[in-house]
Amino acid sequence: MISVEEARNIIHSVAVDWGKEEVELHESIGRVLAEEVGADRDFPPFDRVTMDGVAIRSEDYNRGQRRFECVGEQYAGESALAVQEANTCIEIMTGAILGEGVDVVVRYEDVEFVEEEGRRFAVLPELEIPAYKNVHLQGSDHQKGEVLLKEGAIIHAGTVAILATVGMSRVQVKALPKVAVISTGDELVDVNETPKDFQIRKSNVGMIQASLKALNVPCQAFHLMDDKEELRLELSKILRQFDVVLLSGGVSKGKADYLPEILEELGVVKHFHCVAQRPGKPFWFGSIANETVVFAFPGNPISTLACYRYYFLEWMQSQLKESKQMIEAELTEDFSFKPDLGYFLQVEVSCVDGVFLATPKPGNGSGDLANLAEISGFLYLPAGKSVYKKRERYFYFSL
Ligand SMILES: Nc1nc2c(c(=O)[nH]1)N[C@H]1C(S)=C(S)[C@@H](COP(=O)(O)OP(=O)(O)OC[C@H]3O[C@@H](n4cnc5c(N)ncnc54)[C@H](O)[C@@H]3O)O[C@H]1N2
Ligand code: MOO
Ligand SMILES: [Mg+2]
Repeated sequence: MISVEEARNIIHSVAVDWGKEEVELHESIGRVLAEEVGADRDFPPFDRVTMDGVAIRSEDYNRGQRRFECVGEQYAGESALAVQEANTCIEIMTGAILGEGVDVVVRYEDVEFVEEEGRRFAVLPELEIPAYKNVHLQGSDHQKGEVLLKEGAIIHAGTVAILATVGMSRVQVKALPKVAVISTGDELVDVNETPKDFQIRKSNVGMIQASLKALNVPCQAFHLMDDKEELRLELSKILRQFDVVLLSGGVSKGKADYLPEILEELGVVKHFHCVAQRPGKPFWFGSIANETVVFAFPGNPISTLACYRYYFLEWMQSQLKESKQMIEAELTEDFSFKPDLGYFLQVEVSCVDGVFLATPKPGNGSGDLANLAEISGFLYLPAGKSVYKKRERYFYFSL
């Protein structure tokens, strides 16, 4: 049986390209930019005033002038006022273009005003007034044409501000895979049905769908019975329509666990079946060329979730962008696990003094789904030891 690390490497060696698509700017958050974005103008595009106050010529001030006649007002959004006369000033607001002729702004807090014969004067104290004080000079951040965002950047709220500033109401992003999420099993009924004594409601598909929805990944849910004919017929259609097929259940040793056999029959090449891990040992993975990728997760809810999070999500994200930094968390207590298997420990993680602390919440096996209420994610404990000590750090995968 292969190790967790081998399984991960095999999965990550399957490279796919889902292409690009254009989306509305306000819907681009979380997506991966598929084009380089340059400055359409200088940044800032004009000499931008950064403090409300009065704009003067530093030349006048440095000659000893302290009293300036106010000859105008300049608000943000107005074209530049020209200041022609020496020893005059304009009142100017943050965000306005600096008037022509003036070169520094003195904050209102440092100015006294006097009125004489209907004329208004700004009286300034002794100050250090370097040229362009309180002015954000045109092009001082970036010049027109410079690259602001590289292809492959993840679009976050700040990136959206940059894209908006350069006038991009639509953005090219990496396309996401079309995903089919399929539960299998005769014992499963819909969420809004009342199960008989020997039935349960399906939870795996909703769990995965919700997670994919949060990531904007388009997905469609299906349910298939443990019936070879139905599986053959429906899966052959689904495999042609989707980029990724996520299955849960039907991959272990039971007499109704038909998936491994049927998937191979339908031309899905098996890359592995069973991984030295808990939970999720019977995990099956395969693909049709580099086009349709199939993750068949063991049906127990914690197994499905751990495999979905650790294998599928990590793989999907690595197809879209350069590898991201993995997060480590520190065990808050010793944890012992005897079998020589990789272990996805359910944990609740909190951040204390900048350190992620992981408290084990192992629950009662991979079918104890109510334990999910206690956890924030999985801590991956690699095989090869039986006691994982307090303060040791391991990779953490949040839900
Ligand atoms: N003889 C052996 N039996 C089992 C082994 C083994 O190695 N030898 N492995 C066990 C392990 S570990 C797991 S995990 C399960 C995996 O089983 P399957 O993938 O075949 O899944 P099922 O048999 O269909 O279901 C298992 C369990 O999970 C529940 N389930 C399934 N789908 C859903 C769903 N969508 N929502 C909620 N719950 C679901 C199902 O009712 C079963 O209780 O096999 C062990 N057996
Ligand atoms: O290892 Mo199985 O995944 O449920 O317990
Ligand atoms: Mg089974």
